[in-house]
Amino acid sequence: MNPVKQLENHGQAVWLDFLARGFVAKGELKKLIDTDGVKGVTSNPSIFEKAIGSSDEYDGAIGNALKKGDRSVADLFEHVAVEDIQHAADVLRPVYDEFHGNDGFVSLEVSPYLAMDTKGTIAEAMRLWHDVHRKNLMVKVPATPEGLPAIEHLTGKGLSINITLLFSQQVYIEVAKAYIAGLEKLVADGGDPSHVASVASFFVSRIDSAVDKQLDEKIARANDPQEKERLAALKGKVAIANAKLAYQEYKQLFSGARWEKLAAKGAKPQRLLWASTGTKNKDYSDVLYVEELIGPNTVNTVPPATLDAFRDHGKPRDSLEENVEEARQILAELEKSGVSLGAITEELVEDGVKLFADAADKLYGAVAHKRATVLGAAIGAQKLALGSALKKAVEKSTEEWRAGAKIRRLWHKDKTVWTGDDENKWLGWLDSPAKADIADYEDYARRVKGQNFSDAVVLGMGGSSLGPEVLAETFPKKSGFPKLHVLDSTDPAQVRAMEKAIDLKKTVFIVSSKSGGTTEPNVMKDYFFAQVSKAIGAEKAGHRFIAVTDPGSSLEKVAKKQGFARTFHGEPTIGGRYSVLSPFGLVPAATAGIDVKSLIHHTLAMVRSCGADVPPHENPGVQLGLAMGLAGLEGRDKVTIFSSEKIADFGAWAEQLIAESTGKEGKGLIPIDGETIAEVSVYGHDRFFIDLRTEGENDAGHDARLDALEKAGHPVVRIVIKSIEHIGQEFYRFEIATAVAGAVLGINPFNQPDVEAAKVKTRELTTAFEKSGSLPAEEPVISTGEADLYTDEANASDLRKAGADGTLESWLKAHFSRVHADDYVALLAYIERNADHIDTLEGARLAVRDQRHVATCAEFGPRFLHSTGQAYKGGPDSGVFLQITADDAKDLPVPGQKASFGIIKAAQARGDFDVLTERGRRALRVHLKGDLKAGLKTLDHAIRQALN
Ligand SMILES: O=P(O)(O)OC[C@H]1O[C@](O)(CO)[C@@H](O)[C@@H]1O
Ligand SMILES: O=C[C@H](O)[C@H](O)COP(=O)(O)O
Repeated sequence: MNPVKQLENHGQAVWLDFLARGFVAKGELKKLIDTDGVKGVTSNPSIFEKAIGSSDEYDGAIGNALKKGDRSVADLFEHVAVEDIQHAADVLRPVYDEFHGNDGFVSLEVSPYLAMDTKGTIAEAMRLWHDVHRKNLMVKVPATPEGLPAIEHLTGKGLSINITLLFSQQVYIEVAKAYIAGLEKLVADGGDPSHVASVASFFVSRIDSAVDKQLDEKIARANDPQEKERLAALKGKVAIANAKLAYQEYKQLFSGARWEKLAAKGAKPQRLLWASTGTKNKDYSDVLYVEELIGPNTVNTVPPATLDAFRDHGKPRDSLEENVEEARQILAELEKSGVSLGAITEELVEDGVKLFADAADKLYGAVAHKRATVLGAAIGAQKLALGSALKKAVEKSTEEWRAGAKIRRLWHKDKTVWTGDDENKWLGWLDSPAKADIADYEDYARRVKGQNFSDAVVLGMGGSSLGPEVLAETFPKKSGFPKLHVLDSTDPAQVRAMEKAIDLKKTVFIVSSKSGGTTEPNVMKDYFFAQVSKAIGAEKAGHRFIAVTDPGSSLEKVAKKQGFARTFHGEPTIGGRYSVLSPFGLVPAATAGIDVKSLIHHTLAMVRSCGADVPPHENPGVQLGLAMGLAGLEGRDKVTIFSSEKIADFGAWAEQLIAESTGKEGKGLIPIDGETIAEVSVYGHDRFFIDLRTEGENDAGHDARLDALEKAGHPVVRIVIKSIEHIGQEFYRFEIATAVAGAVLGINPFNQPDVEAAKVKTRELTTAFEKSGSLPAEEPVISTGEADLYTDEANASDLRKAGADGTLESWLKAHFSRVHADDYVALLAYIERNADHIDTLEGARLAVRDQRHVATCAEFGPRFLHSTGQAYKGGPDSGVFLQITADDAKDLPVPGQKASFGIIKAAQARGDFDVLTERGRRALRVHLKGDLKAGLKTLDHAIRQALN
């Protein structure tokens, strides 16, 4: 008779430690049931990894699952795993019936990531039980300290549990007691224990591997040949001895009054199941862990090779209760030799969790890859060309992130991923897209449409304006909806220009401020509220205003008082620059008729791609973040963004995210947005390039330059978005990447400590103005016909030493002479941000770049204060700043206060400048006098001269 089948006669059930889709589908499991009397199947993360991860057998199933809609990687895995388990369970169902629920089980393990999480294990086990929906399912739960209460709880709920990763007799006793306690609870709750089965998977071969290793080390060190022999005699014996003694415990545990009471109600003893019974050491018999552990009421789950071997040459006998005394002696001898089985078994549990987690990482990585392949262009493609050194650093860090479970910890809001400060309180953006109330946005959009608005203006700064600006610039105007504008300035000319561009009587204003306390949106609101009141009557003005603000803010109160049409609440655990996929971006989107449902739908694909369940090597957000962060550490800290025409404004949003998040404590990344691409020769070795475009936006000249940069050894990331409708994916990818880069740089990416300093200075100045009617006097270092120049003593003295004298040009020349390799030059202009001025600034910055071969920034104040301003003051001391202010041709009063827009802007510029100089930054301010157009021309000319 087939030796495997004979095990039945010894009271032992053989289960198969293997599962794969084709194996079940082709009838091979059925064949083993028929020929070998196989009575069950066990799976684990390694088994699924081999089945799914290392073959294309599941590609079709994954493709089919995705046809019904995108899913997370964990969901996708679970979906195919559940199908496999169901198929196997159905094949084994006749066995289950024949043996009255004592056999015929298929085991599915809860995620190894939850091994230290009781609640998570319980929730997942319940879900799997529900999803598989088969009586002959056993859910595998590890015998960790956190697993034990889950075992009791789940048994109490009537689930059949297979306890895995069990190595020690002591823990086994606890496991058996947890099962018994669980059954008692079930009975107390009126449940029927006869439907519950359980096995305690006692691992065998892994113990020998670990013990033998320590014995070998001792043998090598021992001098006495007898000692060597004594130690050698223990090799390959300990695992079996340990298991035999566990069986003796089993007999005790499942007898006696307490147990009999349950047995009388139909409860089944929890059988010991010998697991890990494939021989690992080639010197040992390939059927060792079957032959030596045969006894009644036990199970042995064997891998296919062991099953084949036993069928071929196994010799069944009642071995389990042979030489029990000898087993005790073996363990005593082992202790005497100084090898602690207790310590080894403890370590094996930890290693076991880690091994299964490693397998799950590989498995999830493979599923993530298959998902990305099926979805194709529906997820923005990302290609990293990093050069060999950075590539290696990223690979190393990727492995550290994987082994340290950092992406899962990030998603679980573990602040120790960063500095352990308060990062956990600022991660609401992770799930803000998933939480978006689409129905409400759609309802709101319908209402907006009904009102025949011509324009919608967002009044906000930084995180409250830049996201909406990207949407306004990227999406064409939707018919029936107002045209979306963004105003983020205190420049009187710019405020006026906005007023001119809209039809006041037909405009809806969105006042956006998380804190509600930011100066600019408040004064902009005061101004436009007064203008609208004039235009349509004070009592109706409120109807034209909407507030987006965090709950309880001062803005919310004002909105209520002034009768705003609606207040949308932001989420207080989201900082401004991470808020675009929350009401701060979505309300303006809905107002402009942008399809929020589709925007979020596409975004969620990226959320899934960057999920906790997508290991770092397949996770696009993590990969980009690691590359950015590590490049920064290597001195490539100028993140240079090229955005194609259709998404040209994306960089303005990314700038704030990157600069305000990372630029602090003297560290950080300096985003460079808006520089056109140039020849390799103009770039230093401090660049990290990101090229972003939508599909089909190809430009041969641009691409040739980009390729040349890559060839020259610059890191280049290429991102191709399917269409503008997919822009949300990039917001999300960059948010994850920035959070990851922040972790690499060792800073808190969610605070902005240095922005506050400039606000304090500005407040001091405006308070002084309110009191005295003028800003405190200031003394220029020189005054020419066209401009006054200002700076602090230290800068002035340095500049004079460098040749600054009586002309604007000489000061500029001296200032630029302080620019060295790897520095950046930032032009910070507190003037109207219009096409002409943008052109002038761009021209000047490119001249600086091309002459000095340094990175350049061209920014408008006060908007950059709420964006890159943080990094300029708090980031690395590599910036050389040229602040540009000018006389306002025509100021504009702010209703209800003394300080006009012009005064506020001037105070902001001075506050900003004071902080820069206080921090010892290289800064010079040019104040243009008289006509701005002429002044800018003069300045532009002087800059070019100074560079020569
Ligand atoms: O939405 P709020 O609170 O008005 O803040 C606007 C912007 O100001 C900052 O706090 C910087 O001052 C940014 O982080 C933020 O996006
Ligand atoms: O339930 C089965 C166990 O997961 C399996 O037997 C472990 O075996 P291994 O030690 O060969 O990985």
